[in-house]
Amino acid sequence: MKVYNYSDLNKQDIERLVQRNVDPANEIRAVVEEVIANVREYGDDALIGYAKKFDKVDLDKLYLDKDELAELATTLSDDQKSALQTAYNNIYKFHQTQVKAEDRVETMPGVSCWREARPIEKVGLYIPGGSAVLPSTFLMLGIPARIAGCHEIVVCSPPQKNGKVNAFIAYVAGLLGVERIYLAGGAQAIAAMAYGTKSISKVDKIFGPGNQFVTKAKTIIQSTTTTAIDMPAGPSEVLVIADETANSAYIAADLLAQAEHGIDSQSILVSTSSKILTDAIAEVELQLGVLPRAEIARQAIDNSYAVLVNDLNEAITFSNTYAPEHLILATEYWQQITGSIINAGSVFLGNLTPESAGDYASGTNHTLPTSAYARAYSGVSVDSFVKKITFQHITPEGIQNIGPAVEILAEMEGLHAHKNAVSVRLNDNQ
Ligand SMILES: NC(=O)c1ccc[n+]([C@@H]2O[C@H](COP(=O)([O-])OP(=O)(O)OC[C@H]3O[C@@H](n4cnc5c(N)ncnc54)[C@H](O)[C@@H]3O)[C@@H](O)[C@H]2O)c1
Ligand SMILES: N[C@H](CO)Cc1c[nH]c[nH+]1
Ligand SMILES: [Zn+2]
Repeated sequence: MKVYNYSDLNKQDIERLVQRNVDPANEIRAVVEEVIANVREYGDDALIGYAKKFDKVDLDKLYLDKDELAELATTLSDDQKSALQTAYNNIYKFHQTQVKAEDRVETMPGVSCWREARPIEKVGLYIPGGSAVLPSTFLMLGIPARIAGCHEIVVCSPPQKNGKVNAFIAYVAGLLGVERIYLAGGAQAIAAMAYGTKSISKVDKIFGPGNQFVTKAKTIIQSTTTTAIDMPAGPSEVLVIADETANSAYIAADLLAQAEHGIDSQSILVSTSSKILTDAIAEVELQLGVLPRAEIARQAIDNSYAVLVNDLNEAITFSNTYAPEHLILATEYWQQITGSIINAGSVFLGNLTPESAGDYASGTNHTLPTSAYARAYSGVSVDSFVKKITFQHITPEGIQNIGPAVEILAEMEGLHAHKNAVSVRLNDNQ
């Protein structure tokens, strides 16, 4: 892992360091555009072709129904069911708190305004299944969709080698009351949910993380169709801020936890202590030796780096520029710095809060903005699955109060029909 000294870095160096997942020659875009065009033209046939090409599976049918899912789910042990249930309960509990009616406000006597939430009717959930199958992502997307009350939930996940989804995904479908899973992965699944095919309904909004093909497809369909997306949620990232109170073995474990997601994951260490930094890098090498996914993690670690800073303020400044998906504050002094965090998807406080807890079961959502999008986007929540509609009501007293100002404002803009819509009411309600 390469080490930089923050004091030696100029603005351009930092800009270069925080850049990730760029597609300079538009290679990913070219592949994804072709996939999208084929799904638009050939629908289900294209999905079956891509399952063969990318997932190496011959599909005779594009989905698994309720009975097939229930049958697959019978193989789980009691411990596995109980762990999924714990995750379900905690995620549900945390997301349920996000449902709150908003206050009605009387902006002037007789003029009332308020907002009400309505579920997005048709949503599409993408559950990754390439390098690892992620039932936890199904919980993270399905629970807020259910709490919001979305009417139709379309679920796509890449087919596994046996032409099915794995048993854990099937079990989560039962927990969420999802009766069908479409066997489609990658950009083709995103295109199918954005345009619709014979089997798969077009949805209003697509949710879920994925690799660079999935993320690129989401950003393309967002600007070319009427289907919205949650956010660009691509390859996983973690940035660990550590001082002399941190534990180097814990830091290494956290860096590797994200590195094992994929070769394009990033695990960044920013430390005020050169001892902790050196020890943590040595620990990464030790722990890598016993990881089953060591090959993947090794490549991700080689694409990552560490930065030695002078103090925690410099560490936070770098982190805010990087805008990590996950930020771990590996310091006993975390309470002194949380207020300075401006850009991050989700934050893990102190030495005993591993990111894995949030990835699976603390209750917060793990579908989070990557690639610096945490500067502007939030992670998935119940809010992501609703629209907030504004309402206003004006009484006879209210029209007298607000009318004259609106008439003048309409005149200022030269929009006389606007002014008249108020004037006719003022005249009738003197
Ligand atoms: N940001 C988040 O919130 C978050 C959460 C969980 C996972 N993740 C990330 O999700 C990603 C999951 O990636 P994954 O690959 O394991 O699964 P995936 O389901 O995203 O992608 C698998 C699909 O990619 C397509 N594909 C593979 N190679 C291709 C190629 N050469 N050309 C075109 N399409 C191709 C295939 O159709 C395959 O079905 C990881 O990078 C992980 O870090 C992010
Ligand atoms: N770290 C991922 C989000 O970037 C979420 C996840 C799922 N399973 C394990 N981890
Ligand atoms: Zn993870």
